[in-house]
Amino acid sequence: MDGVVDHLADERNKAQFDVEEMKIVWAGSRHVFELSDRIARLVASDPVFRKDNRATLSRKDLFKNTLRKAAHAWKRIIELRLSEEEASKLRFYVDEAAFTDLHWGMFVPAIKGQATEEQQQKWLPLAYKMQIIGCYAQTELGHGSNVQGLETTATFDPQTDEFDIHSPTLTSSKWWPGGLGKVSTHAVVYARLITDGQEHGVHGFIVQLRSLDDHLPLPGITIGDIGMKFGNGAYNTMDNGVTRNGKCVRSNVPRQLIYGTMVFVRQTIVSDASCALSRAVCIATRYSAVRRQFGSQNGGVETQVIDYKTQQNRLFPLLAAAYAFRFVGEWLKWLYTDVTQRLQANDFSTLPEAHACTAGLKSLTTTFTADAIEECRKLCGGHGYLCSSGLPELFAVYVPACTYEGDNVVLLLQVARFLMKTVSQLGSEKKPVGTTAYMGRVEHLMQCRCSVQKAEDWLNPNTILEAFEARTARMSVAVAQKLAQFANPEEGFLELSPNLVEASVAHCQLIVVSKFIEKLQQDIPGKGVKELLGMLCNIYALNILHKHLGDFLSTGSITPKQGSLANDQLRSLYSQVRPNAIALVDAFNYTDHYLGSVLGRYDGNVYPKLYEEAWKDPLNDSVVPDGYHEYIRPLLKNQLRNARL
Ligand SMILES: CCCCCCCCCCCCCCCCCC(=O)SCCNC(=O)CCNC(=O)[C@H](O)C(C)(C)COP(=O)(O)OP(=O)(O)OC[C@H]1O[C@@H](n2cnc3c(N)ncnc32)[C@H](O)[C@@H]1OP(=O)(O)O
Ligand SMILES: Cc1cc2nc3c(=O)[nH]c(=O)nc-3n(C[C@H](O)[C@H](O)[C@H](O)COP(=O)(O)OP(=O)(O)OC[C@H]3O[C@@H](n4cnc5c(N)ncnc54)[C@H](O)[C@@H]3O)c2cc1C
Repeated sequence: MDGVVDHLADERNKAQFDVEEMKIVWAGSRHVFELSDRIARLVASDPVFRKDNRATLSRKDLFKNTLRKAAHAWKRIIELRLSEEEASKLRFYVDEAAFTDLHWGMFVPAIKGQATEEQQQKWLPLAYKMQIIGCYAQTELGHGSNVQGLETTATFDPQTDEFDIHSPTLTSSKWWPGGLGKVSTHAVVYARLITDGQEHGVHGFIVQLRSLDDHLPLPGITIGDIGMKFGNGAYNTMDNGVTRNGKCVRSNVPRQLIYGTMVFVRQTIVSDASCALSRAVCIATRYSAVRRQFGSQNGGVETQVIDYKTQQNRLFPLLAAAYAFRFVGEWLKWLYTDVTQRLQANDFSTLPEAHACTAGLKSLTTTFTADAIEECRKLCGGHGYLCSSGLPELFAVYVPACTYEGDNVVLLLQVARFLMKTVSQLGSEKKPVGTTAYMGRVEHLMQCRCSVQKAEDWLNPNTILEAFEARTARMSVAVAQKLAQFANPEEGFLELSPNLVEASVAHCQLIVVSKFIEKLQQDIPGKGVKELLGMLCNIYALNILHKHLGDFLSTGSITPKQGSLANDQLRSLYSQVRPNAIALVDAFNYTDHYLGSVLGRYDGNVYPKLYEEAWKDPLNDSVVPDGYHEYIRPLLKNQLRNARL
């Protein structure tokens, strides 16, 4: 900030906690903080990684530019001998959806998680050196959610010792895989395995798609891009592909491990949610402190919009959620590491819980984040609608997270199956553990009464936790009782699916709240850091309570009076967080390059930069627009009408 006026300096001076220590908490460790900081600056200072022109490029130019950036990123990774951790941070800060996301994020993990030792030895070194580029080809034109319904077949030919991968119908074309359309040379293709005329369900196969010499599709394979997607720029940097009729390639994979890849990817999506959410919140918070409307007394300054309680009521729960998702993401990473170690030792016992947690939290955090980005756009008023605010593009890139890697409703129904199984086993030998351990106290939770008598009582974590546990246990038991009335359980499951989804949401919200509370039980250094995190935890929980008051009241988990007290407490928490708001978003440590937003600039110098940015639009290249002579001038001169007379 040397030599630059900091328009947010007053805001930064108000902070009541140690921002530098909060940066470490946010990053997860000092090591990660220092590494991220170094790589973010490296990317920000490299002109090849410029991204402020994305919204105005044609699809072809946009795509070529993405290829250029990806190649440059790889060059820098090799030149600087970056570690895997540094390289992945570099791709993160380059901040452009690209084939590399699928290569590193799905193709490599799928091979690591599903392939045999021999296959790994063959394919991983090639993938690590990017001598082959891979994608993940599961979804077809006709089926995405219903993986068992995939139509592509892989028939083993004992004569040639090969698998014939065949898409017999239009609907069996692979459709959507990122990187498939124009770039990938290889894919992990999911197909129904057939040997000796017998079917063995869906398995993954590594298939070469294109020649490594001239990039042409191999014989029998038709490949292309599926066309423009939502939002200009945004996700259109990605070539999502369609392909038909693959041929051959070797060997299948152990059946159960297919699940491991989905658990892994969903876990990473939860961590990514806190990044996208914090980014939108950072923009909206800084701008809300810069923007002033109304309230001027005797010609004095107007009110900063962040001081309006309605603005706080919309913004601060999103800020709190960004921190909440960060911590639940950290925990989920631990859970995934644990389940992976067990899977390697052929212990599948914790897989159902890991599946339910990753599926449910992926659904909860992405739905919330997509809605929150849009809310942040509205929080920035008219200027939020400008591409230079960064929010429209962020929304367009982020919103498919609600669909990919499992449609969010379909995933909540998976959680519901797990919950219903847990309820049905209550009272048996099998005790609920992990995230469902609270169900072990179901008798207490069905009849306990919330003890809150005054607003401050809601600051007690045990009180919050018990209210959330009671709500979830009561909703789950109620829907389980309804299910039991159906002669055919599957019919009941379909009929009651909206109730089941609501119970799943309640369960997932409970997980997030409980992991935030657990985080606060750790030793957290730095002046005021723990106190601020405690406030955010309470805001996250009490805001959910307020938004889902119907659930809490109808289950009798709290009384209407207690609901109203929770709301009083929320307002008081907003006032306490207010002076710390800018410092809390500074703790994300985002560079202006990564934020990509004129409204969210670190120095708060919004208006001159907005003005400057507007002049860069290609429409402003000429003062008189193209088309004036053909269309505007004749109108103004009434020449068309005169011609008719
Ligand atoms: C501003 C610029 C910014 C730039 C930013 C740049 C960054 C951008 C980043 C972009 C990155 C893009 C990445 C995109 C990646 C997308 C990739 C995909 O979508 S790939 C495609 C992803 N596609 C999908 O995700 C498809 C979604 N569909 C599915 O996952 C499944 O078909 C299903 C789960 C819904 C049903 O399964 P099905 O088998 O039919 O049915 P049942 O229900 O009968 O279950 C049977 C049993 O299995 C159990 N089980 C199930 N799953 C799991 C699991 N994972 N584990 C363990 N267990 C599991 C289940 O519990 C049950 O157990 P039990 O009760 O018997 O004990
Ligand atoms: C940007 C993007 C990138 C992608 N990348 C990849 C990739 O790299 N590789 C890949 O293989 N795939 C990819 N996909 C595909 C993605 O995984 C699927 O689109 C996703 O799994 C959803 O499946 P679907 O499209 O079949 O939705 P559908 O299942 O057709 O969903 C349509 C509607 O039906 C509802 N529905 C479906 N089943 C049920 C049910 N049982 N009960 C109640 N409601 C139901 C859903 O909630 C939804 O509202 C990508 C998709 C997108 C958008």
